[in-house]
Amino acid sequence: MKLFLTGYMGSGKSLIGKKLSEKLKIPFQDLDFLIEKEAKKTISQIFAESGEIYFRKLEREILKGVLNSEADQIIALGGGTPCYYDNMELINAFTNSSSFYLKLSVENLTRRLLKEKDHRPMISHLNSQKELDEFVRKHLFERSFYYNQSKNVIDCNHKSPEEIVDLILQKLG
Ligand SMILES: Nc1ncnc2c1ncn2[C@@H]1O[C@H](COP(=O)(O)OP(=O)(O)OP(=O)(O)O)[C@@H](O)[C@H]1O
Ligand SMILES: O=C(O)C1=C[C@@H](O)[C@@H](O)[C@H](O)C1
Ligand SMILES: [Mg+2]
Repeated sequence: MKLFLTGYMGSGKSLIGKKLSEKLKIPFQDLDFLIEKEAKKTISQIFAESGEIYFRKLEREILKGVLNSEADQIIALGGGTPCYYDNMELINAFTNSSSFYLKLSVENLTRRLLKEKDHRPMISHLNSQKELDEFVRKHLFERSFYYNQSKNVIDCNHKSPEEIVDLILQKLG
């Protein structure tokens, strides 16, 4: 059994994944953490030293490694993972699995991201709320096509982490 969490940067994949893991007693993996462990560098360092194309290739290799393991896992994907190569097809083709898109409005995402954008290289150069808002609006529009291929969509607006975990548990039945 593998449960994949998808969604934009700041949507709560890492936080919700950890909480869901505690509830279900299924080990948690964060793809971003696995990438950093493999590269022995932070994601910001990988982007700065090797560029985004290299990062996306590495991200795909680490995803394939996760998909090749038989272990039960809850996996927080990177914000961009579903949007490159045929990653989302690979994710959805995995048997005995489900995927959850943690959906948030642009307004709620930017409010969160403004406070913690520095370790997120895709947005670290955006300095004002207005710049961030413009970027996220367009980027989320482009990416929604991929996120919406998740098997479940969870509306995370104005919900506590506990409420979101409960919604996921309800979907799992
Ligand atoms: N439901 C929620 N209510 C309030 N704050 C939340 C909620 N979910 C997540 N957060 C907070 O929002 C921030 C972003 O969450 P998190 O790091 O889990 O996002 P992410 O989807 O893993 O982002 P990334 O794709 O960049 O890794 C964190 O500070 C987290 O504590
Ligand atoms: O949305 C994205 O493209 C990213 C999200 C993060 O999870 C990291 O995977 C990285 O910062 C890129
Ligand atoms: Mg995360």
